[in-house]
Amino acid sequence: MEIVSMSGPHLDEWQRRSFDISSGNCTPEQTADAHRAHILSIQYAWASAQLSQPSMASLFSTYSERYAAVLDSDDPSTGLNNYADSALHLARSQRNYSVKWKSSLTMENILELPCVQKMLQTAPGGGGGGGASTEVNSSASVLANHSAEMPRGSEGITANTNLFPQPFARPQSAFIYPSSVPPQVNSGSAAAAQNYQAPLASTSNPAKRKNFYTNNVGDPCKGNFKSAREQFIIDQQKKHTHQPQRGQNSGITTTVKKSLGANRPRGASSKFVSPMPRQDEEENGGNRNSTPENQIVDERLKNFEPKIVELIMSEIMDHGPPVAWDDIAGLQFAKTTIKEIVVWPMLRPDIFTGLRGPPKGILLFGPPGTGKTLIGKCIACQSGATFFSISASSLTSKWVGEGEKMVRALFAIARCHQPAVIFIDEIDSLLSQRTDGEHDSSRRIKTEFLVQLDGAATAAEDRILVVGATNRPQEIDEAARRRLAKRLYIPLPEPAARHQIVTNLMAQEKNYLQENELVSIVAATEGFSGADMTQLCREAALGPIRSIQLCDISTITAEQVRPILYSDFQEALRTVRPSVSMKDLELYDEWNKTFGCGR
Ligand SMILES: Nc1ncnc2c1ncn2[C@@H]1O[C@H](COP(=O)(O)OP(=O)(O)OP(=O)(O)O)[C@@H](O)[C@H]1O
Ligand SMILES: [Mg+2]
Repeated sequence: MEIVSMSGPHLDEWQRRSFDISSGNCTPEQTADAHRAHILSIQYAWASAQLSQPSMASLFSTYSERYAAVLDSDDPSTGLNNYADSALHLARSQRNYSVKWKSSLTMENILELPCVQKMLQTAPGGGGGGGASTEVNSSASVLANHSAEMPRGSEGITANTNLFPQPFARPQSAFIYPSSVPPQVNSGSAAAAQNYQAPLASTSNPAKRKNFYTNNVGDPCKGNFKSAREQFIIDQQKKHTHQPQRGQNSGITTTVKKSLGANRPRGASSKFVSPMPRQDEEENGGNRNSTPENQIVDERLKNFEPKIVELIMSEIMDHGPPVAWDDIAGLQFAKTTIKEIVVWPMLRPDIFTGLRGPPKGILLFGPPGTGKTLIGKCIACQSGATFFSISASSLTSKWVGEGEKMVRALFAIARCHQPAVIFIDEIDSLLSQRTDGEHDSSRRIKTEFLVQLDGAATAAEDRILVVGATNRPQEIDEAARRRLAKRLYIPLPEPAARHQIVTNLMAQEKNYLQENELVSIVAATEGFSGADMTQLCREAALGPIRSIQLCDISTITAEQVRPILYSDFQEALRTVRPSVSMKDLELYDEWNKTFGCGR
């Protein structure tokens, strides 16, 4: 290299830059800058005739190479990696500000690329299978990324689909499965199915998108996308195909539960179900399941508000746990009488006619906790009649002002569902003595009830029995008392009944009670009601638990709990007292002697 003449400052600068570069402390940017400065210096020296042509050529080539090496190196510690950077810009579909750079890929030659050709050949048009969907998707991405013709400002892969309206007709038809041959994406590959549709679904063409959804989504024959819930329902249906579907006529009567729509099928094609009853449903008493058969067609009910009819039908009818006659201890006379009045006439209405006809009303009266309500439940189970259980308070307080309408509707509905039993617990609150200070509405309810009970609104052949229960018989209006013709005293249980109550309850528990101990318990419980006896047994049953150490209570097994002993009853008898006083008993006896129908 021949340096013709180089001024001192230039030489100093050249040396400083060379020293900096070789020191190893420069960043790639500083190294590139130094090389570029060298190149400029060389050009300057040649232009000012300080360098000969061969020297300039030699130096220029040396420093250009070094400069290019820094620019193109993809090692971040030594190079600027600008080539890779541009390439990554493309790969990421970000803006590329290089106006000069042009891809060799064009619309025409892209389809000729070997990779595209290979992809087209292996595309599921020739039978792909489950994995193909992912491949297609990734291929579509490759194509999108190869669309290097992307104009400046185009923002991402999704916009690319619009760039290929016509040229893409062929690949697209290869990507999309014919509607008659849906891809095998069902078995647990909902995500794959979603991926498969993604290029189309994400098209920015609204018409195309609408078309796509209209033709495919929600149609199991055409559409492949299924939400997780829809897929679950399909799986469940497959699993239970041997079971009759709900609503299918299987020949077996099934109970149809009312629902607010929670169990209805949902999805794009299922109908919206409002939780509010519609106008026509309201007219049917709000019953969605009502069919012409189970609609109330009785002429006698057409004057009643459907709301009240529905309330009586759904709320008042009792569906309690079954109670058998044997579950009621003692009370033989009451049980026999009730069977005579309620059960037999229901079974043989032809015999119980005329003078033998059953009374229209029964009153069960007696101290609290003696089994009056229990008898009502037993009638409900054993009589075979339609059983309406209504508490007087529900008539008087729940529907203030509508009480008498309720009473009328109650009897009208009972008439439509004969034989029927209307059980009114705590009837004293409904039919108490009429006083001057009482509220108008309760007076009207009472009057309506007496009218209905009297039979003025009831035909002689109607088989409707009213059973009232009260522990305050003295408060019942005398007109009502007359109408409740059979007044049965339900007394405190006798020794035999108390024995039976304890035996029945202890039969369900582990116990070591001897017969003589049972007799002692019965003797010690004189004056106890049936409810008191039940309470005594509950208290005694807690004895074994109380004897367990506190630290053992969390670990002890049910088998390790000791049996109930006589001592537990002795302990329980210290705390459980009879709930009926002797004075009250005298009043009941007195009233029974005066108005009761017992012997
Ligand atoms: N004769 C009986 N046989 C068996 N259990 C009885 C008997 N009498 C009462 N019991 C028990 O006492 C509980 C309360 O009885 P029930 O509710 O029938 O009393 P009631 O006469 O209706 O009292 P109230 O007048 O206070 O309403 C019953 O659930 C039952 O466990
Ligand atoms: Mg009761």
